[in-house]
This record gives sequence, C-alpha cells and structure tokens, in this order.
Amino acid sequence: MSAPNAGVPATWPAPFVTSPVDATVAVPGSKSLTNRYLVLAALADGRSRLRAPLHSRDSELMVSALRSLGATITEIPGDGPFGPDLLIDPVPAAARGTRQIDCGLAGTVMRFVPPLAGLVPGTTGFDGDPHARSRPMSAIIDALRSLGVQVDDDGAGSLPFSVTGSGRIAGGRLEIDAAASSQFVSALLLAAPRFDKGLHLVHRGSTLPSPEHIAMTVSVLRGVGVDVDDSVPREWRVAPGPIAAFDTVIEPDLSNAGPFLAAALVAGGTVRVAGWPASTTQVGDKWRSILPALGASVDLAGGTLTVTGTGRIRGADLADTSELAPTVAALCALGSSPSRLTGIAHLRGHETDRLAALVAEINRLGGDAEETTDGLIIRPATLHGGTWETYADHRMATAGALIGLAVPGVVVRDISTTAKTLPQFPELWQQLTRSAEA
Ligand SMILES: O=C(O)C1=C[C@@H](OP(=O)(O)O)[C@@H](O)[C@H](O)C1
Ligand SMILES: C=C(OP(=O)(O)O)C(=O)O
Repeated sequence: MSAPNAGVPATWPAPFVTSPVDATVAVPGSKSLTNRYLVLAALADGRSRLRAPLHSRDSELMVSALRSLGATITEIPGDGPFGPDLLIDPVPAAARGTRQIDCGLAGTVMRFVPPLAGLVPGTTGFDGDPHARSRPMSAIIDALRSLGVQVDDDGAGSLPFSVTGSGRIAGGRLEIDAAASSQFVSALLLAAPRFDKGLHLVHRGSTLPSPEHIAMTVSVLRGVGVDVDDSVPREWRVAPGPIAAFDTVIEPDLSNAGPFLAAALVAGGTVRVAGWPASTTQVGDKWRSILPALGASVDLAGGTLTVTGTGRIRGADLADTSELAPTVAALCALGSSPSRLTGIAHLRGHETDRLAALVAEINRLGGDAEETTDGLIIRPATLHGGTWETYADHRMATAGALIGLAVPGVVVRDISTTAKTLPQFPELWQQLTRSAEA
C-alpha cells in the first residue's frame, strides 16, 4: 500500500489553543469490528459486505493477509465518507500453497490470522515491523501446536514464525494463558466454528485483560449464526458449524473518538461525535463514564455524544481502561489532583511498552508519572514544551497531541504513526483546533 500520511513531517508541532473548542467530529470505522468481520467473512459460507469499514494500515494489512490466504476482497463504492465498502468472497476450499504475511504492528493480524492459516493447506510465514517482534505471541503458537498444527519458530515466542496447515483442525478442549492479551482468546474463538469439533477454550492465567474485546468477539460470532456459550467465567464453548455470510455496517471507532472528546476537557468547550451507537460492544463506550470522572459533562442523544469541559481536569482512580489508557493518561497528566490507573499491566506488550513510554514522555515535559505493577500513578505538575516521542505507537502520538493542546511547544515525533488506525488524524485534529480560533 502507499505510505499512509505521506507528506506529514517527521516532527509535528502540536496545535496549542488558548480558547475553547466547539466542534463536531466524524471518526472512521472501528478497527476491532472491521478486522473481526474481515476474518469471519474469509471463513463464511458465501459473499459478505462490509459497509463503512475502516481503511487504515491495520485494516489494509488484514485485507492483504486474507487475500494471500485465498479470499477475494473487492472495493465497491459505499455511502461512508471515509472510503469504499468491501465485498469479501471467502477462502475457497481448494486454496493451497505457500505465502508470507506482513503483520505490520497489528495485533489483530498477528493473533487472528495464524489460526486461519492452520485451516488452509500449505505454509504461511508471519513477520512484522521491528516493534512487532517484541509483542507476545507464545499463547497462540502453543495453542496451535496443542491443536495439532505445525508451527516453526526460533523458540522466542514471538514473530517471525510459520504455520503449516493441513486444511483441518480437530479442535476440542484447549487451555491457554491469555494474561498477555485478550486477542489470544478472540483469535481462537473466531476460527473455532471451522474446527471439526468446535472449541472448548479455558483461560488459566492470573488475569484476563480487555474483557470488552472478548465480549465483542462473542457478539459478532453470534451475529453470524455461531453458537457460543460463555456462561462459565473464563471459558468459552464454540459449536462447529457454518459462518453465515453477512452484510453489516461498521460502527465508528469509539476508542479513536477519545482524543477528540478529551479535547473538550483540555481546552474547555464542546466536542460532539456523530454516529455514536445506542448500544455497542466497543470499549470506547466507556468514555461516557471515564470523561465525567475527570470533570466533563457528557450527554448521548440522537446518536450524538456531546462532551463539555471547562479546561479544568480533576484526577481520578480508573481501572481497566485497556486501549483507552494512553488518552486517559494524557488527561491525568494535565489534572489538578492525583490519578491512579490500574488493571493495565498488559499494556507493556502493546505497540510499545506503553507504561514505560507514558512515564518517560510525561516526565520529559516536566510531569510526575510513575509505573506501578499494573498501571500508573500520575500527580499534578506544571508541564512545559518539548519533543514527545511516540515509539511507533499511534496512541502515544494522539496522547502527545492532546497534551500539546494545553502546553505550548510540544512537538510530536512521527505523527504519521496514527495511520495504524486513523490516517486522517492530523487533518481532523487541525479542524478541531481551528474551531478554537474561530
Ligand atoms: O481484539 C481487539 O480488537 C483488541 C483487543 C485489545 O488487545 P489486548 O487485550 O492485547 O489489550 C486492544 O487493546 C486492542 O487494541 C484491540
Ligand atoms: C493495542 C492496540 O492495537 P493492536 O490491535 O495492534 O493490539 C491499540 O490499538 O491500542
């Protein structure tokens, strides 16, 4: 694919505002929903359509991965403002051969695609960006081996590795430790209807992160006619059977809506996000409770979420903020009282070690942040300008932009990393900040 955000400079002076914002923002489709539905469409019993899907580096990598496994994916004009719809014809039964898949830095690609590769005859190599090689993968590698699939790696429990599928996976009972990522559970559940005996998956680890993302997986599976029993905590039973072809509209990415909504707290003023679903499995719906805890008022009416802030942020104790944590941490760094974020130890295995990265960057600007065993403590401090490093992490980039809204002279390194899930970020952020000047 062409370089996302081509032309965006390597260092990006974050817009600083001195008056309240007043903006309505439309955000593109959910990464988590787009990539789940793409995987299910590749395994479905006929042609599926995704309306208003995300078009970003992570979704393009998923499209390429599924194409190389044999799915036919075609772009067709749609109604959404952010790009075409997708028609997907599943991987045909006769698909075979060898292929190499680039996972980039996409957790959904590196975790969701290997079980599919086990269902397709032939050898599939997996590798990704330099940072991808330090993301945890051993739970998937071990799970596939327990399921009888050949995996060849160098024993490090990470990319690169190859999966040699025979075309069938028997399935049955399987224990894994998904403490490092909920994506291990989602990956196995998504492919499980195509295992001969289905799957009885049991999580045996100490903690299970990002439960909302697992609930999303269960919900999308049920939506395409798959029988999933999740009545026993930390266990899932997926019945074998067909995955019904579907035609579905992808919701806007509520996690990516976060930095825009948070701008109302930082600058004061009002930000509205259109197309907010009345009910959703996205973890980003938690903004409706997180932002009020930090001092905003929030109203959901007529499909629009409206967030109003005063420019004054109070600290809070917030648990299990999952992929929302970098945005939350940026808000807390601007808070007038201490904050404690808990239940996010597994962020150490995200695009970068997010806990270390947030502490380093907040403190570089004069902040007072500290790592705990499972999160962060952030105390009030007066921040100053400087370079904000992003470590190839899109959510570090948007966190830097948010701090720069209130602190003059913040320069974000590599804003183009936002192309991972939101290529339009620099442009949408400029529009938002211009509303403060108007
Ligand atoms: O399944 C998904 O779509 C995701 C699950 C979560 O992963 P972790 O459980 O590794 O946090 C989340 O952080 C990631 O952004 C997307
Ligand atoms: C953790 C994230 O991504 P990934 O899907 O690559 O795990 C994220 O987007 O915050």
